[in-house]
Amino acid sequence: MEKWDIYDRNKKKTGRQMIRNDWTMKEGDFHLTVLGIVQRSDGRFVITKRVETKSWAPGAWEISGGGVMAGESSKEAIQREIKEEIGLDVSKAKGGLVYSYMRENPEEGDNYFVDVYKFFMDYNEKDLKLQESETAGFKFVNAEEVFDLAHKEQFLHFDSIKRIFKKEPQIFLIGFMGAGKSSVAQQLKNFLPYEVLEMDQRIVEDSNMKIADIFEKYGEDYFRDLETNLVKTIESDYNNGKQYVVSCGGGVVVREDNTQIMKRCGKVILLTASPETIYERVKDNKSRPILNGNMNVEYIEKLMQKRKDLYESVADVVIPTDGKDTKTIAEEIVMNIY
Ligand SMILES: Nc1ncnc2c1ncn2[C@@H]1O[C@H](COP(=O)(O)OP(=O)(O)O)[C@@H](O)[C@H]1O
Ligand SMILES: O=C(O)C1=C[C@@H](OP(=O)(O)O)[C@@H](O)[C@H](O)C1
Ligand SMILES: [Mg+2]
Repeated sequence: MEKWDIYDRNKKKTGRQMIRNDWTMKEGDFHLTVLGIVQRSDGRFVITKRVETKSWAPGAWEISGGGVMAGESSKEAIQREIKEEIGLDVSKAKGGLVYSYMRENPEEGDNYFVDVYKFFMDYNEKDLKLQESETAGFKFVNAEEVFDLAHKEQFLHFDSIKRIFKKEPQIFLIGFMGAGKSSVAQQLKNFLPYEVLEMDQRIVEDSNMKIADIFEKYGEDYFRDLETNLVKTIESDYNNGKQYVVSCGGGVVVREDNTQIMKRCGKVILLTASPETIYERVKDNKSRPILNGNMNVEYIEKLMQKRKDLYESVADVVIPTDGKDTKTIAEEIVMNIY
């Protein structure tokens, strides 16, 4: 008999278990369910149709998912469900948890959390293996087609999961030098199907000069012009269908031209850290000309104060990074972009 772990209101395991689908749950007890889609690079993903013999919602369209078994993690459960229901192996796919929601239905004795996943992987019809006893069919759809089905009330859980059908926005990581923009952008590669565009690196490649040399030879204004040109290129690439995770230079916000473009073509994520943390992260690095001769907590704090309002006014999401590793920060970003 399949068992499920019972969780408390804070999503912590109580140590107790229940029998699957036993809808006599007590107030404050929850079980955990997972749902997920596997999106291809053309924006399409597979949905399946429930067989007509199901007692609940026969013939409705749905995405893969089900109950997390006792002892299993949420991630293991969604990988298993997707494998069982549509035959895809997402263990190496990009993507992951997008968000989680909670429902309490005391009159039905059924309280639960749902972890909602989005994976990115290319596949086609011949990669699918459907569970014949459960599914009456499948189709590849895009977000718009799901909205149509939902409108006709033929799609399950739509209101709770519609966030994952949204297109991923262009992402701009901003923040002070050493906030972790470059490192977190590399982590985000595991979660999102986009290329990372490292502004500093791109400027170095295009001009064939190191950042410090550009500052020394041509001055800061010239460097800022190069940044503005690049931000414009990023916008036109975006309008031509190319999406990036952009790791910005720390000073990109000082030009209003830049911030206006960023706001109009993407989601701006501000990474913050205390001056002490920043100092610890950058003190041995000589590649940041702005800090040459100013490598101390006081200077960092002063410049940070000066830029604070600029950073905050352009940010859609603010993520403090002190004491967090880059993977945790990347996961937090993913949960905030849809
Ligand atoms: N969350 C973090 N925890 C610990 N060290 C970090 C973190 N984020 C970045 N670092 C380290 O701090 C330094 C600066 O990070 P980087 O990603 O280059 O920042 P930025 O691009 O914002 O200037 C690097 O040595 C990096 O490994
Ligand atoms: O804050 C700034 O003015 C700068 C930050 C740097 O990028 P990082 O924030 O990646 O260090 C780099 O663009 C340049 O040295 C100027
Ligand atoms: Mg950087």
